[in-house]
Amino acid sequence: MRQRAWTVVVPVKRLGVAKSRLRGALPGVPHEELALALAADTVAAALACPAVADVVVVTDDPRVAAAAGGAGARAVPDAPGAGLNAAFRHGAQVAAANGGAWLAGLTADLPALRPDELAAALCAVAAGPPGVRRFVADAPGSGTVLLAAPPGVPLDPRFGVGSAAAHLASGALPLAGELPTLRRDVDTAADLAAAARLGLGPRTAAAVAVAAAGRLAARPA
Ligand SMILES: Nc1nc2c(ncn2[C@@H]2O[C@H](COP(=O)(O)OP(=O)(O)OP(=O)(O)O)[C@@H](O)[C@H]2O)c(=O)[nH]1
Ligand SMILES: C=C(OP(=O)(O)O)C(=O)O
Repeated sequence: MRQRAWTVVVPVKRLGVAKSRLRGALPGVPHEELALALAADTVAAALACPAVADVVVVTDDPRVAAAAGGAGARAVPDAPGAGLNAAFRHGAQVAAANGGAWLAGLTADLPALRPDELAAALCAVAAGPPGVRRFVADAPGSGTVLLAAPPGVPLDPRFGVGSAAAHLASGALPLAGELPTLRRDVDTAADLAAAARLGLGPRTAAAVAVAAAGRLAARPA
């Protein structure tokens, strides 16, 4: 296996409809800015991961596509427009067409993700049982943040509510290990606070700082 062998597929919804459970979490910060910051920090961590050769961002949002392309990822349209798993499958097809054999799907809501932790997870998959899909469950344990497939094995994504059980039932094996910044997906304001305790990427940290400055300025003297 080459050192930078993995292609990581990251689907991102249009910002206006993305991360709806987070709406209003940062007063004074437009919701789309927060959703963009989460995705940009996730993509930046994937690009900085020493095990990753390519990042494919599947999105119909022009701001996400521009940010991803500017950072060094390949942005492709959200084809066929049939939801998250279809977006993962499309990204996997694009990756395969570009020679990517080791494929991973990553959710775009991991603003604390550290590149070395992603590398540890991907290297553990490569060193583990051959020919098997592996997944990393989110911090609560019911969702999935990463699904990885070795060469010749279809990604076969089953993301959505209860996806950890769905991935397990489909034959994928869970990856053990602490991996706190990888498992920390952000769906709610409480998740964002938990991610902040781990250390946020620069775009999300800046958004949090804007909200904090606004709160301070609004306090009576
Ligand atoms: N390209 C694409 N990405 C999607 C789609 N649905 C979800 N995603 C992305 O998949 C990731 C995980 O999905 P969720 O955590 O459910 O995010 P979400 O749907 O934006 O959030 P909620 O509105 O709060 O459910 C997020 O980063 C989304 O942007 C889709 O139909 N197309
Ligand atoms: C899409 C998923 O994310 P969430 O649970 O964050 O909606 C998932 O866990 O498969």
